[in-house]
Amino acid sequence: MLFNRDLIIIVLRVNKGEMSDGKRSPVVYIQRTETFSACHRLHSSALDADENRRIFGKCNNPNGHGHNYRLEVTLRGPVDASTGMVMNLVDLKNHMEGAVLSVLDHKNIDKDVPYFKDTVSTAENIAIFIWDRLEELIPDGLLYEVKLHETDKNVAIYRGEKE
Ligand SMILES: Nc1nc2c(c(=O)[nH]1)N=C([C@H](O)[C@H](O)COP(=O)(O)OP(=O)(O)OP(=O)(O)O)CN2
Ligand SMILES: [Zn+2]
Repeated sequence: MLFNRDLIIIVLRVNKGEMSDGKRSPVVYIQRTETFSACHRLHSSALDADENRRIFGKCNNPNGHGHNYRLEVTLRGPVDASTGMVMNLVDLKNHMEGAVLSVLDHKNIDKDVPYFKDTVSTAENIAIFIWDRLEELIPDGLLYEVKLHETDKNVAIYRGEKE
């Protein structure tokens, strides 16, 4: 016996990813890249001075240091049959500028961004910060990946996963 709740779930499953003629929509990944410059210091208020020096080494230097960060944001979703888009990349650009670049570019991350007052400004934590801000603005679960290059050699990738 089917209850109303079961029927709703079945309808959602049939319709998701389906075009009006019953064919399934192709799923495409789209990406926008931006760069920003910022300085920071790796320091944890949960650790004492010796532990901070031992763990973070030269990156714990009180004078801080800077990076030219490269940010790649990827969306994943069905291509709308009428617009030909997963989402307008101009909208993604505006979201990245408004929610990320205006907050981080040419800033001292630890001092200028309240989120990092007690959160270590590693590439991992900056990627999570960026994800959380963009997720509020990007509709329908389209946000797929935030990839933050701290240097040419060091990269953090976040897909919103938790464990
Ligand atoms: N897991 C993480 N480890 C480190 C991070 C980080 O964000 N996550 N960050 C740093 C520092 O910020 C530092 O800027 C990078 O250190 P390093 O790789 O030593 O950078 P260099 O440019 O000096 O690297 P070279 O290979 O010597 O050119 C450290 N760890
Ligand atoms: Zn650094």
